[in-house]
Amino acid sequence: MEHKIEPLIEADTLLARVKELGDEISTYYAGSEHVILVGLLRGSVIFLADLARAIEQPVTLDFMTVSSYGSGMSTTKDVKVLKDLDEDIEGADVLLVEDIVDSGHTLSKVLAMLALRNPRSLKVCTLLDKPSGREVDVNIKWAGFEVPDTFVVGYGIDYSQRYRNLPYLGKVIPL
Ligand SMILES: O=P(O)(O)OC[C@H]1O[C@H](OP(=O)(O)OP(=O)(O)O)[C@H](O)[C@@H]1O
Ligand code: HPA
Repeated sequence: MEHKIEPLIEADTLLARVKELGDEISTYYAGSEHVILVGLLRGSVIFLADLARAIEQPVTLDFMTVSSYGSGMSTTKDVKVLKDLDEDIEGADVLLVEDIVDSGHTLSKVLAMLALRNPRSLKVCTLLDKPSGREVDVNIKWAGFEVPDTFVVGYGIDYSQRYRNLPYLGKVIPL
């Protein structure tokens, strides 16, 4: 599809908000023995890399690959696990780090799956929340920004695997 990208959130604004989230998360988990940041590949990688460095206490990192969007702009609702976590999360404080919560299908499936493994706690931090897209309810503890009903890209987030390395957040405008 022919399209162009228009800026939505500047790089500096993203980084300042990530720093704030890091401070809040550090306070919340003060005293925890084991915090695991679980990133959903591939979209969360850039956000997680910045967020992890904004958190004060030691954390471990683990990753999972699930996919629902294929190469298009609409969810299939069929969330497949393509790569599971490497570590056992039993007894740990798990923070699931997402780039965007749109329909909520990805997150709700992943949360249900991880809850069965008996973590001590299981919370969600997403950079972006798109409430207009929501089809299933999900409990989000920290959200960086609310975004409007538009397809967004950049800072890890793709359209057909493109634009992940934009340092800012943009929106896809069909031409
Ligand atoms: O709330 P939802 O409607 O389920 O959408 C959110 C999910 O969609 C995207 O993943 P995608 O399947 O495109 O994989 P990616 O992380 O590799 O970009 C995004 O990274 C979220 O994980
Ligand atoms: O707005 C979006 N952009 C990119 N990927 C997505 N996955 C769900 N919503 C989006």
